[in-house]
Amino acid sequence: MQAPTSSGLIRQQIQALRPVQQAWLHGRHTSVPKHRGPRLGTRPPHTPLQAAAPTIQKGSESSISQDGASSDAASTSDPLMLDEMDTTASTVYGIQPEDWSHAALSVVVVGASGDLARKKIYPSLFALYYEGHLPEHFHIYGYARSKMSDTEFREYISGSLTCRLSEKDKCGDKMEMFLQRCLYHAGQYANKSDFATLSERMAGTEQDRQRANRIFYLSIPPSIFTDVAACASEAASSVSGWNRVIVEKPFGRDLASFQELSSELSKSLSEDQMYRIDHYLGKELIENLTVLRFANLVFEPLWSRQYIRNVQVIFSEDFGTEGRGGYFDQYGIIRDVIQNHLLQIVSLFAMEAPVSLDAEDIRNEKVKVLRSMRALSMDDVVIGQYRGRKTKSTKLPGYLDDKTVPPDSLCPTFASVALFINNARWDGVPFLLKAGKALASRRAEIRVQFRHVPGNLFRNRLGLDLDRATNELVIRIQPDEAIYLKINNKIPGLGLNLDVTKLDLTYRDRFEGHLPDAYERLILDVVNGDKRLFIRNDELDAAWRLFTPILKEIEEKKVVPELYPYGSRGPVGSHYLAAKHGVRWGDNLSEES
Ligand SMILES: NC(=O)C1=CN([C@@H]2O[C@H](COP(=O)(O)OP(=O)(O)OC[C@H]3O[C@@H](n4cnc5c(N)ncnc54)[C@H](OP(=O)(O)O)[C@@H]3O)[C@@H](O)[C@H]2O)C=CC1
Ligand SMILES: O=C1O[C@H](COP(=O)(O)O)[C@@H](O)[C@H](O)[C@H]1O
Repeated sequence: MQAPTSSGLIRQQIQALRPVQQAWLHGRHTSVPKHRGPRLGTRPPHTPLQAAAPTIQKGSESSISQDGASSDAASTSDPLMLDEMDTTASTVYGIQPEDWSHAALSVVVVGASGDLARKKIYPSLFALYYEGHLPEHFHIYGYARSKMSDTEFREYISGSLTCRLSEKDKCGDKMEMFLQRCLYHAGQYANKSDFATLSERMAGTEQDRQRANRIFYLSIPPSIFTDVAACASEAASSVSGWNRVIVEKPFGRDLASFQELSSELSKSLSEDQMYRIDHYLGKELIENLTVLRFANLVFEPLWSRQYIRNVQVIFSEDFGTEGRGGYFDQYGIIRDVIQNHLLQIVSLFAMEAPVSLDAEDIRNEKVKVLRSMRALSMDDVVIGQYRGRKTKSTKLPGYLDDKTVPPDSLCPTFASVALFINNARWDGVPFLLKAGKALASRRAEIRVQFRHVPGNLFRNRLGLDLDRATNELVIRIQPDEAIYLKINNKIPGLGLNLDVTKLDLTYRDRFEGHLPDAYERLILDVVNGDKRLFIRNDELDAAWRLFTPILKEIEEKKVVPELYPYGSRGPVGSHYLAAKHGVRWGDNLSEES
């Protein structure tokens, strides 16, 4: 037999590789990481709620059907491109579908009469039900102190449900079917026997299933988290399936209160069962951050101090604390938004590539970023508070005009913070975070400003404002989700004139269909046991260690916030803070930014 030539060998090797490449290209690869977690088993006495099952399922329509609806996905949902993509995500994240044919799911909304439940939880559960993402044997139990019958509860919920896409099929019928699965149980938050009767009622709707899986959503003030966790664990936990508990923020007010809360909760719940929610992690563009970085060759090599001048994470709302002043005044904007939502974004943005997409691997990398942050001092922070303003047509109230706020409150409704990550990748790069209420616009975005082009051939054509001519990547989280890259481009035509323009991926132009609400995504993740987008205890520990000293200093020294008018761009001090680090806020560069 003739010896193969070296080029022939290479050809053979390339041919052998082709099926593998094809499989990757067409998403047929199967070597996906397995979700880790304890196995199902019966709950031994004196242990926390039963451990979470190692099963994750996302949009596996073949095993999920709804009352009166076909289990065939094609007949239950419109062929929306975004929904289809969501379904395939289960393969990417290495998810083993749970067999729901013999299992029931009960979701207990504790604090069922509250604002969050009504605004977010019921609409999200309905959307998941509508789209066919919930198991066939599924019920919602509202639990709170308020007295309500099942019928009154259904009326209460129905006021908050909408058919997001009016042309969708049979929304009214589906809503009715959904409401029939909603039941209400009145009880006290620290009363085990009330939880025991709730459990008996749940057993009634779960009865013919081999496994009863239960989710407890703690949509209540944090002061009663531990009572509820203890009662649910001891008196209402399922012994034939898993029990998972969603804990809402705030997770404490500072390091000490967080540690106390955490230690109290751990007496009733294992880490595995706890799903600490930060709804910003459920937003489409935040989930996409890891994809953008690690699935594109063009970004990751630039993702460091070598090319990035600064990173800005900006949150602004064009309304004040109206209605939530009582809560807000206890916390302030740093605890309400920066210490959690914005810091979580920074940790995802700045982390090293995780070993896999497994939740623990991702969170291991995030926590390293948080623990590498330089300690904050008052020089790194500017705080503000909005004041009232009269316009031609109306009078916009100041923070202190809110009747639920103490008249002399120094609570910051605005803050900007300069963070530094002391590691090899980010040394010296300012991460500027800004959050405020009652500002000029509602937006949340990440802005990545790149360095100047060294020895730029076109510097004479760029005008005096060289900063304006540096590349900027903008990830607009909301509203109008988009990713765009500002580049310098020749203005078409004769001559050589440059201008800044955008490579623009605006979602509404590029993708069909609707984007799921963050709560929808996160509740579904809990059903599926997927913890990637939930916060681990050590992340919170690191976050509180970072912010507690300055929060204390602000309160103890009674630092007076700089006033800014309702509807403005915030206090001037915020610009000085940025300027000190050689930065201009990207959202202020121009209206078209
Ligand atoms: N609302 C929102 O937009 C957001 C809320 N969150 C968090 O979600 C959780 C729930 O928020 P939200 O729905 O606004 O809260 P609410 O103040 O509306 O409280 C929820 C329910 O808890 C019960 N409750 C209220 N105060 C007390 C109290 N002092 N002692 C015992 N029970 C009480 C009430 O039910 P009843 O009297 O019937 O028992 C109430 O309906 C909180 O932890 C909050 O921080 C997080 C992000 C956004
Ligand atoms: O957690 C919170 O978030 C909201 C903003 O959430 P969004 O999804 O509407 O952007 C904020 O208004 C609230 O103060 C805070 O507690």
